[in-house]
Amino acid sequence: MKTALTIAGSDSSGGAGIQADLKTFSAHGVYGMSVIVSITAQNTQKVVEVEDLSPKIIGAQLDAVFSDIKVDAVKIGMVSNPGAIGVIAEKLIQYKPKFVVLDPVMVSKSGYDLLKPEARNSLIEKLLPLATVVTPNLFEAERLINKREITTIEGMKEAAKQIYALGPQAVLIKGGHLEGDAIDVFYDGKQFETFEEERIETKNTHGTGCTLSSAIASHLAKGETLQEAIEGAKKYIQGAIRHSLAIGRGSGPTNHFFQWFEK
Ligand SMILES: Nc1ncnc2c1ncn2[C@@H]1O[C@H](COP(=O)(O)OP(=O)(O)OP(=O)(O)O)[C@@H](O)[C@H]1O
Ligand SMILES: Cc1ncc(CO)c(N)n1
Repeated sequence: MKTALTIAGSDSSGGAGIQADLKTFSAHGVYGMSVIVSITAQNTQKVVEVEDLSPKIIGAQLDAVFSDIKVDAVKIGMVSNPGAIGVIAEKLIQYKPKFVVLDPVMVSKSGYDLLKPEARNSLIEKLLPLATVVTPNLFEAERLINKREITTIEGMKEAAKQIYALGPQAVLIKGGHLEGDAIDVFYDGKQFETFEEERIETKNTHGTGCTLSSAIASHLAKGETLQEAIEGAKKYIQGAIRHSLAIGRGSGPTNHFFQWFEK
């Protein structure tokens, strides 16, 4: 069985973060593992509190996994602070996993800062160059390159080029927050590609970004090319949103196991 490791934050409500990642790996038939960076007390309405784990225990989790198990792909989500980012970068340089999908999580849908503002530069300097692909949403793309208001596909393409120049092997800017269809723009230094699905009208989109990036990691773990992996992941998130769950009073989670209910 292929394996994937998520390095991210825990979401107590189960729809985003580590929990979404492990569900996504399982839904793809990939064996999931987790390194917890931070614990959030969170539900579908808000993030109540966040407690970061120490760089020491983050490093120890990474050593425990990599010293024993072959990791076919890594997904990075909420990394929270410069100390955490430092040890994650150091261990990835040491263990050299083949694929690293970096979701540069910054702010929750409910508006809470999941990446401390002072950690933005560490993320750019230390993690972006290690990424096989980085998957910012529009807001995160703007923050990575200090650009204001990306509102068009052309704007997304320009931003993808600028983010590519920061060192990742490829960039996928997610257009989930634009009007109209859900169009994501890919750039790998050679060519642009767009991945498009029809927009689904629902408020239940908690954890869509986490789910997409761990689906990409799952497909990469199984040996697909990056473009194939993104295509497969985009179809998966579409299904998971189409069957999303009205759980909780706020923005409910996607349905990671929608394929079980589709027949
Ligand atoms: N209503 C929707 N209908 C269809 N696809 C959507 C919808 N909303 C988002 N998507 C798709 O879901 C994926 C995640 O995009 P989104 O922009 O929501 O990520 P995000 O903001 O990082 O999510 P998160 O809240 O988890 O951080 C993208 O492929 C996007 O195009
Ligand atoms: C722990 C965690 N990671 C990522 C997200 C994405 O917004 C979230 N809400 N919570």
